[in-house]
Amino acid sequence: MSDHSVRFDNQVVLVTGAGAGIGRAYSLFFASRGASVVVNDLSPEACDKVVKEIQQAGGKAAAAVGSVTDGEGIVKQAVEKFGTVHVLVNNAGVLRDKSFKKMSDADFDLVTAVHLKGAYACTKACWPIFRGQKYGRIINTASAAGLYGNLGQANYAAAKMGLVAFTRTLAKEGVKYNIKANVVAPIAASSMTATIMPPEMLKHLTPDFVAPVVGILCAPKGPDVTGRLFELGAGFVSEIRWQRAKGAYFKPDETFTPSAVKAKWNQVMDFSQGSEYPVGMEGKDPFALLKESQAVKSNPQSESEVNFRGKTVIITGAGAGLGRIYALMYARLGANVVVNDVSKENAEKVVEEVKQLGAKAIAAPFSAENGDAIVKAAVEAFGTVHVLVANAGILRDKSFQAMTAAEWDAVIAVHLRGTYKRSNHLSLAYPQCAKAVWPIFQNQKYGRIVTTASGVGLYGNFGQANYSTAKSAIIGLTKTLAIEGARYNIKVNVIAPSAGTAMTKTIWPQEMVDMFKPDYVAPIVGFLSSDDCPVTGTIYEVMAGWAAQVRWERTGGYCFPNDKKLQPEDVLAQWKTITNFKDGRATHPQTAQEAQAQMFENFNNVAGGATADSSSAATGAEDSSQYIDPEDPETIRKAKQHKFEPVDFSYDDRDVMLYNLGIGAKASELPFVFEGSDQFQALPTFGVVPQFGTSSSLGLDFVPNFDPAKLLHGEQYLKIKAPIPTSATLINKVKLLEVLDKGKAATVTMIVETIDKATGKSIFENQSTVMLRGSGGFNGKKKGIDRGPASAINAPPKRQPDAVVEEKTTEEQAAIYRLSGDRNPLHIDPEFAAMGGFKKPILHGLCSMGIAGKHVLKTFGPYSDIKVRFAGTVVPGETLVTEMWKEGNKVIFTTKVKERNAPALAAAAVTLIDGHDGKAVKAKL
Ligand SMILES: CCCCCCC[C@@H](O)CC(=O)SCCNC(=O)CCNC(=O)[C@H](O)C(C)(C)COP(=O)(O)OP(=O)(O)OC[C@H]1O[C@@H](n2cnc3c(N)ncnc32)[C@H](O)[C@@H]1OP(=O)(O)O
Repeated sequence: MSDHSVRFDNQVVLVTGAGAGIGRAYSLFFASRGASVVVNDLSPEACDKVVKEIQQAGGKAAAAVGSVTDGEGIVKQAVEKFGTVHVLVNNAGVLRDKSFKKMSDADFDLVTAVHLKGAYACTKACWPIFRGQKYGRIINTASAAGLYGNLGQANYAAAKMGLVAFTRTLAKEGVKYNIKANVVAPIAASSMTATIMPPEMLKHLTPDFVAPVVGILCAPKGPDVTGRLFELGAGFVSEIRWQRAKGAYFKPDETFTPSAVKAKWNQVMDFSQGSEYPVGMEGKDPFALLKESQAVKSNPQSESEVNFRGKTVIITGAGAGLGRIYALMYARLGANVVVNDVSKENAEKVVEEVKQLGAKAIAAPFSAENGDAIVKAAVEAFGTVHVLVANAGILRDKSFQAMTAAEWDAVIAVHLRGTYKRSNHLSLAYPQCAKAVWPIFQNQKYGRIVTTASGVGLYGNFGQANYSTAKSAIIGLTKTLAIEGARYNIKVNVIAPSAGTAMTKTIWPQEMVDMFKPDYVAPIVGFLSSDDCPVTGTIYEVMAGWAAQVRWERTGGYCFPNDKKLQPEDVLAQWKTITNFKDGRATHPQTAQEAQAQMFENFNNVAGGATADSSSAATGAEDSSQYIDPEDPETIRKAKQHKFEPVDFSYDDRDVMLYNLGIGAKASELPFVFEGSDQFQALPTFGVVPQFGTSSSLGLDFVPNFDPAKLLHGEQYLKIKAPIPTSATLINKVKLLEVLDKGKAATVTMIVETIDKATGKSIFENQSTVMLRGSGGFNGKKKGIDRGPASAINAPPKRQPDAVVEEKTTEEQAAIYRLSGDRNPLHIDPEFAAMGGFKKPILHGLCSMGIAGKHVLKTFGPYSDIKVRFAGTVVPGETLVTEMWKEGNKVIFTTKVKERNAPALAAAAVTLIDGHDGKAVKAKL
């Protein structure tokens, strides 16, 4: 489309976290469509860069430097610059990935502070302006990690899911004032992926596929949608919503037990008997539900009784309401019950009731914040814990306009962090009790957790911005815990209950409080926390004797070409398809991998006949990073078996010459630098080039504390199986070989087989090991397998070397070498190198290997394989000295840096090809 009907003239758009990546893309997009853009970032330099970029392109922009948690400060700057704000894009985010076991309070708090409190604070500051001018558009940013949970991202998943219900509440409260709020869950290339994925892969995931969609959601002439959620990336755009099963009804009497739930569980789960798509709390009439369940004739019990004999159960907030009824239910079923409540009196009262039922119980009268104390009391009394029911909660309902920061914090803190006391307003969210039982559950390889969300957390609700956000966040947290707990037989599920309690008393009439007894919820919790529980990471709405599973439903979406710049007008034109749930193409993704598969498939959706280069590699790469848990031999085993899609790599004589120059070929060495030479050839180590994008595309963020700046190439093995063509199209097949825990560092090894597409013949095999500094200590396997020559120690003999070659690298060595495909900023960008702990950018390991390999070639002739360990870093400009020892058909060598007498390559050797020697090579040059 050529007419640009989507315009933002005279509008002010505030984008948070806009100094780079997706935020920058939003800013450029809005500016290109006439908006005055306020670029927020923590870094003044990053802000200025984007502002200048916009201004140089003729657009209007200004910086608003500051943390998003100071929303007022940022919005004040925006208003000072441009008078008002019309559109707020809450985009700022941070990551602190850790397994739940190792996650610190600080990791959790920081992530929830930036995402939740940040979005809250900026929205809160814009809200009166939007209301005043009767116009406002808000975009919040969720993520697949939040919608489906993700390994190592309990904090991020909670925060991201929290924003879904936050948006829905804002949408409801904004209707009267023409304020629309929507939420997107995008996947796009970021500065982090840039360091481990080759650029040709990143282009498939450019944020330019996200910005136009956000654009039309905010456009004055955009579709009339609010409170909606969109999942998108790589040109695939879809809408996603909650789908609720018809569910099962249980007669609300004393026969409504966990055993009755077991007998009818299939009905609770079943979507084939019809389903609903609620968008608000008004969707279900509780009185009608109760009527239906009362009409049920009887509750058949399962053949084997669900019981808790010998089990210890902690219930938080059990001094009254739902928690108390849970306590009594567990008591009847034989459990030892730990009654937590802030009120000592209430806790002790319930303990007495439990004891009267013949069960053992103790009171744990602490704030739910004090998870350690609660769990300690449980262990002291009963030896261990098997079940945690996280139930404590409070309400502080207020319209968003009137809500104070303290009210926001208090509700989020109690539900997520489990605390009444936290004074630091940034310390928002942390599930203390789950955290405290987690190591026990892992050690005993058994645990059940039932967390408590709410319909409000699913659908949002007027006057409950804080509560809905907290409850929604619990869903993201639960799903992540379910994923992390899977291999320890820890099952974690979440219920969204409604019942008459002291809490609902503040908002329900007494008649309702009396009718909707907590007893009509408890048996579901009982079944979900039992040995018999067949599910994990699932969600149920429960009330009045009715229970129904809730899951995601996603439209078939629209696939825009992956090789064409997406325009908002294109998105508008396909809006009906994007949002069509009824065309028979809707899916029900349950994991981030499933959800993202459709986006990665879209890499191949090309309009302009472009080659499928590396497209499918990305599919594999992302895929793998999602499901490998380095602490878990099982996920590593599965990942090793995972078949990644093969990736094409085409090159010609220009690439060969550029590579040869990158490893120091001289202008006088015509066979290496002149395609017209009748001896024109690639230096043998060129064999690492075609596969590089493939092996380095394997996402590494599954490794704990992964930091791209701390990645170093550790070892490389290359087998050359056939003469190297000077131009060809090759196919690379990658596999993960090994993840090792080296104490401080982790190592990851992958193998790539490279095949000539024309002949089908295997040409190269590469085995690459990367060292991830600071990522070790995760209790993983320490020693690697014997990979033959690929892992040989190759210690040099004691005698003097048989030959020595010295070569000074140039200051530009890395700058040239990187053009052969490894654009890791570590080798060119001083700032990035500094993050990795280096004074200057360092030389590529493969460049040093190429130079040393050239020394061996020139001295002893061609070889069929080469293996090196990168033993120390090299700075461009330093002199490399290669010492060589011929041992039979092997040449063992080491390479050191002359100026510092420091090792560069060790444990290195080649296998010479029979009948050749270096003389022939020398004669050619
Ligand atoms: C193509 C595929 C994708 C590749 C992507 C690559 C992207 C590139 O852009 C990145 C680069 O090119 S980085 C530049 C090249 N590499 C380097 O400069 C690394 C130099 N080496 C070092 O600094 C240290 O040896 C260092 C830091 C690596 C290790 O030093 P220490 O921590 O002192 O190690 P040490 O205590 O001696 O040993 C601990 C355990 O680790 C093993 N180990 C040591 N060096 C290794 C290495 N280089 N590779 C693999 N394993 C290594 C040791 O054997 C030891 O294990 P164990 O405890 O089992 O004995």
